Amino acid sequence: MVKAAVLGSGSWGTAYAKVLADAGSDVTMWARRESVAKSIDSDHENVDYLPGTTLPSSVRASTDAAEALDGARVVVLAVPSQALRQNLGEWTELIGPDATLLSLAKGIETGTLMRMSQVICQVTGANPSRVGTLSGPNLAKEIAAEQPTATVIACPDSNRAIELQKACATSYFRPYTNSDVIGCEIGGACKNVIALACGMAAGVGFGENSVASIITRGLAEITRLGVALGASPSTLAGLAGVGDLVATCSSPLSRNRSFGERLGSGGSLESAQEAANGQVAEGVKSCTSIRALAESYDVEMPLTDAVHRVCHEGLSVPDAVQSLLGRRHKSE
Ligand SMILES: NC(=O)c1ccc[n+]([C@@H]2O[C@H](COP(=O)([O-])OP(=O)(O)OC[C@H]3O[C@@H](n4cnc5c(N)ncnc54)[C@H](O)[C@@H]3O)[C@@H](O)[C@H]2O)c1
Ligand SMILES: O=P(O)(O)OC[C@H](O)CO
Repeated sequence: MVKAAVLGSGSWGTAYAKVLADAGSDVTMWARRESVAKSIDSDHENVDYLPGTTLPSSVRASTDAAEALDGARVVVLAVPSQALRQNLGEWTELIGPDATLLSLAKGIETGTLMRMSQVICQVTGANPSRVGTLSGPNLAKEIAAEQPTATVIACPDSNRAIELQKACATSYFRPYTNSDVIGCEIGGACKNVIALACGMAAGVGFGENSVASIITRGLAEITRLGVALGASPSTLAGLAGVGDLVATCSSPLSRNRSFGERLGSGGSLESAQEAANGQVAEGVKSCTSIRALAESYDVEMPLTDAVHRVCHEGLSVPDAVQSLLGRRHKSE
């Protein structure tokens, strides 16, 4: 039985802790707030982030990271991207020297423009072979309801990838291994921005043609960036690319798509943030870092640029649409 620590008790950390426990792993979660840890530990439910899901009684929780990390062979990092560096600084000393670190976050750090695995290696000093990422069409609520899905676990060390795969494989959750960490991380971070764009289109009142066009052209720009950074195009054509992009861009459960929809229907950034109710829509910050990353590699990402300008430069959604459609005509 693998001993796992899940650091972060939001909706995905909680749903993934259930998956690990259902797969037979021994799981302790870390929560920032006492009330959340208590609700998981005593009532087997995360009332704040995943209400209505009964967690296996084997899932324990604490606000003490040392308790969660004690003896953990697998350390799952489930806090939002922009909070990872600061938290990791506090956890590094408590992480076992040979533990495998698995990132669940889908974002690019602002300022440094680093992917999460790079942040993890830099802060903890871990060799990249110990660091993996999990990404795919994985809406937490559907997984908590045990609806079947697949995912990708990417790690440069294939033995560790297989260990991580075994630790979370259940009758409803099917993990595939991969060695392309860059592709999985770029797919996961960038699709949130494209989901914001799809939400904006839906919020304005556009239908499926518009959304399908954004998904498809979104995939083209994600693939351009991924390949420039060294990713394999086949990763972006797989679960961590197309799979996640389609799920996130199409589902009303996606916080990014919903956020975009609020902006598209005329809401302000502040009102959309308020409606998100403390839940993270990673694309809102990552659109800026992804845009800067793309610029530094001379990669064109017009949709990402438009989302950044709507979110952070006051461009209206109708004006963003006009500027996208007014671009020079070219071949596909
Ligand atoms: N929810 C999903 O369906 C889903 C699926 C796949 C991946 N993800 C990714 O997983 C990551 C976590 O998302 P989530 O859905 O669990 O988020 P969430 O908004 O549901 O919860 C965020 C959690 O992080 C904690 N948190 C927020 N700021 C923090 C800080 N500064 N320090 C420590 N903890 C902090 C919150 O208290 C909460 O426990 C994100 O990168 C997201 O993109 C989410
Ligand atoms: O709710 P979102 O928009 O953060 O998306 C959730 C997951 O990343 C889907 O795989």
